[in-house]
Amino acid sequence: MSASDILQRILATKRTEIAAGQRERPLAQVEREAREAPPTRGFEQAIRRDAALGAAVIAEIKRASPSAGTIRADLDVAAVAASYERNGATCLSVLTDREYFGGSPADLRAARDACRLPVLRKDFVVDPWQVYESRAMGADCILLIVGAAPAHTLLELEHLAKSLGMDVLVESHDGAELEVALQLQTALVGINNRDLRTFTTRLETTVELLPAIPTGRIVVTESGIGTPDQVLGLKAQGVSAYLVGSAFMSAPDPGAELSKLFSGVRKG
Ligand SMILES: O=C(O)c1ccccc1NCC(=O)[C@H](O)[C@H](O)COP(=O)(O)O
Repeated sequence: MSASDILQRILATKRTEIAAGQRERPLAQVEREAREAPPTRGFEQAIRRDAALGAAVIAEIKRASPSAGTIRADLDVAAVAASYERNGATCLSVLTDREYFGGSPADLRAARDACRLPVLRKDFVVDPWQVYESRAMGADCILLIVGAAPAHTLLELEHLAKSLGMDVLVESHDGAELEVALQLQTALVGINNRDLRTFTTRLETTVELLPAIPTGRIVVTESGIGTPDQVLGLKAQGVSAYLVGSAFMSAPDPGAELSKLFSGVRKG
């Protein structure tokens, strides 16, 4: 799949999915389901705690991605979630997009039911209906991608997510997007190292943007992290929160891979 227009293609698909979802479950229904969902588990709080101990790890569950194709066809979501928890994950990130990542809301529910970790719904959230839907499926945090929606929409979605008890991870890819990200209240500021035009990852993207992020925000470096040396290098630059997917999901034992990658930067 060509990388040049991937985000626009995904967003076009989302608009169709949202319209279909709204026909099936009108806003009033999904809002009621969101308010009846089990309480959230404190995503940001868990990140703060583990970052202070050396490294907060958001361990991702996904079958495929546009850049990698199929990563793990025979995925046992519950087993991986439980293994991540045993091996010290701080939180989970679960892809719920079906078309491009092979995920589903059922994956999020299965992962959350299999452990006690807070769970990020990793999807392309651009509409209030999806925020209610996220909480209804059990999400503790949603991802808001700066390139996916205008600032005023991101602020509205953040406000709604917070009102439902969820945390927000806001994601940017460059300095201009970071300026928009910092208009949000959330402390969780993701820097995605993957260039969506070329699919290449540069960990320097995180390092270059670090000085522009005010104290009090927590930088989450995302994408392309795959070796203990890379983790040590980012840690030395002051990064304490990491979102890792492919390196874990493509390993024979994802939980063991987490342990291997992060043992050098964790206390105790
Ligand atoms: O990964 C992709 O190909 C991709 C394409 C278009 C939009 C988003 C995409 N990835 C989502 C992510 O941000 C990653 O799943 C996440 O950061 C983990 O990255 P990695 O550890 O490199 O799998």
